[in-house]
Amino acid sequence: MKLGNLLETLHVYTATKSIENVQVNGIKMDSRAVQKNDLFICIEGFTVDGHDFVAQAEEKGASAIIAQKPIEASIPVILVNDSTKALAKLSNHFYGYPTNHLHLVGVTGTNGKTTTSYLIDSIFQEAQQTTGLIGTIQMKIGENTYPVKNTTPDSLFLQQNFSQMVDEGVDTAVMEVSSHALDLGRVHGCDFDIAVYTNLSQDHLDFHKDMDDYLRAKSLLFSQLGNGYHQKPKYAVINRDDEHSDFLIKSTAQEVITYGLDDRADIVAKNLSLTASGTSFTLGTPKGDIYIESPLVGKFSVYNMLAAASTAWLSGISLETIKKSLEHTKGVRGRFEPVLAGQDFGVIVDYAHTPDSLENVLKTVKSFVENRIFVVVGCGGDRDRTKRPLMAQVAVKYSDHTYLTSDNPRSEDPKAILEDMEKGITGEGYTVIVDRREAINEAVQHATAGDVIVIAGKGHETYQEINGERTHFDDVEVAKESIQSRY
Ligand SMILES: CC(=O)N[C@H]1[C@@H](OP(=O)(O)OP(=O)(O)OC[C@H]2O[C@@H](n3ccc(=O)[nH]c3=O)[C@H](O)[C@@H]2O)O[C@H](CO)[C@@H](O)[C@@H]1O[C@H](C)C(=O)N[C@@H](C)C(=O)N[C@H](CCC(=O)O)C(=O)O
Ligand SMILES: Nc1ncnc2c1ncn2[C@@H]1O[C@H](COP(=O)(O)OP(=O)(O)OP(=O)(O)O)[C@@H](O)[C@H]1O
Ligand SMILES: N[C@H](CCC[C@H](N)C(=O)O)C(=O)O
Ligand SMILES: [Mg+2]
Repeated sequence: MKLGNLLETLHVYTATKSIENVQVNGIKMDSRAVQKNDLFICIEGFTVDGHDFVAQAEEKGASAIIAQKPIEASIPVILVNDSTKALAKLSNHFYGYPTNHLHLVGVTGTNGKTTTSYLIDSIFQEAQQTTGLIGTIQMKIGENTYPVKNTTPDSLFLQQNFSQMVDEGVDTAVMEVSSHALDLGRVHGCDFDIAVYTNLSQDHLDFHKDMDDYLRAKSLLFSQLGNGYHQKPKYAVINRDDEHSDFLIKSTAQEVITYGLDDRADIVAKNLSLTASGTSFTLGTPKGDIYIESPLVGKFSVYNMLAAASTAWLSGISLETIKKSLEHTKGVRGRFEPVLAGQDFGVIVDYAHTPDSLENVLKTVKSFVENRIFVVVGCGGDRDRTKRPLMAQVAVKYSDHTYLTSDNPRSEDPKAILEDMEKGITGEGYTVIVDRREAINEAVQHATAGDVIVIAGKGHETYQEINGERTHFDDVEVAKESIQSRY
């Protein structure tokens, strides 16, 4: 593509040199990845400033640079007001506006995004569609999976991969939309057809100023939905039982469909029954009801199923197909995942890493446990410090014994994180064991018939990051080894 054609999508810019006949073979935001005739876009990051890598981009053969402040270069430099916005616009234009050709579903909220996205993906697959998915665990395009660095990657990655999805015949793409992504413009230009809200509770207060700022970031998915009116309808799917639902309903110009546990909502779960082996309820919609028996455990899972069912229903998928998918789901890796190694007590690995998710999971276990509850939990380093005492408090409140241990301490001192956690606890009922393997082992050695051990915080993760270094660590694997050492 010619640079001149690509720049048609921007209205305000100045070029330091003639751009006539400048060729753009690709777009890069990382100088290390630049190849001949790529356009390099300088982004001011949290760690370094992309404007400092122009020389490397040039050396590697970039044909032009997009910058938001003056820089020296022998190739054309296009000065824009905001290079992050330019990245989103140019990527979209370069890849031919791929989300216009996909049925795109975005899921936001503090907890339940990954689970809900997987449920949505499964229902669309059950409806014989080819699907794409982008989220915390991985990216999927049809049958293939790819690793991702962020829950919601940057706009260049997104547009490039949406384009790949279009090429591979994907009908529906579902993605998690984090508050970071909304705040940092990673989803600018994504033409969502359905925006889903799960819930809001404390997390990420290292990044967002306060809870109001966090809610404002989440609301961007709804205020940006549609960006005007389209022939094809756009919908916001909102949890009616969440205290912020009114705010989010008012944030969008599009039609809102609510879900919840009572008649205030449009899509409801009636006659709910929760057991240790699953849930059953009647899914009520404005166009009829259907009875569902799912292996997913806990009231929070019903909310995730309602969000997924509402999305599918709005997309024209039959209630029978929705039922079939929800009844056959295997659940999601690291979300309330049972560890089965022949033991006579329960072990559950779960990704709860916020006070609210931990409370939901522990309340659920408490409702069916026959004997005691043990919790193994830690908190991540370089992340919201204020959630540490709250998570410890929740763990001790719902358990018979808590093992406070390390999650991913990252650059922080593991002991200092545990001290922060301990500040939330008055009294006893817990032990501090810095080494996660030892903590899991301790819990396993103490468990007897009918007990349940909840190993929280790391879910699907297959690494532990200590002192900035990642080593292999998998809670399920470690728990199995501990159990096997007992028998
Ligand atoms: C705080 C934050 O969001 N950081 C994101 C940000 O990194 P950064 O600002 O540090 O980037 P940087 O290293 O300063 O680089 C700036 C620019 O210089 C470029 N560069 C850099 C080095 C070089 O040699 N040459 C070069 O050109 C980089 O490619 C980049 O364009 O931009 C990167 C590229 O898009 C992201 O991968 C990175 O996410 C990091 C890994 C991260 O941990 N983010 C977390 C906080 C996050 O975003 N989490 C949310 C949700 C979590 C949840 O829901 O619970 C998520 O969506 O993942
Ligand atoms: N609807 C829900 N409400 C509250 N807690 C939930 C809900 N769904 C799942 N959880 C809990 O939150 C944990 C994380 O779930 P999930 O990975 O689906 O959320 P997420 O929003 O994608 O999280 P992240 O922001 O880390 O990507 C689960 O392991 C479970 O403990
Ligand atoms: N997406 C979340 C995941 C936290 C998972 C937990 N294991 C941790 O490392 O803190 C975050 O980056 O804050
Ligand atoms: Mg997630």
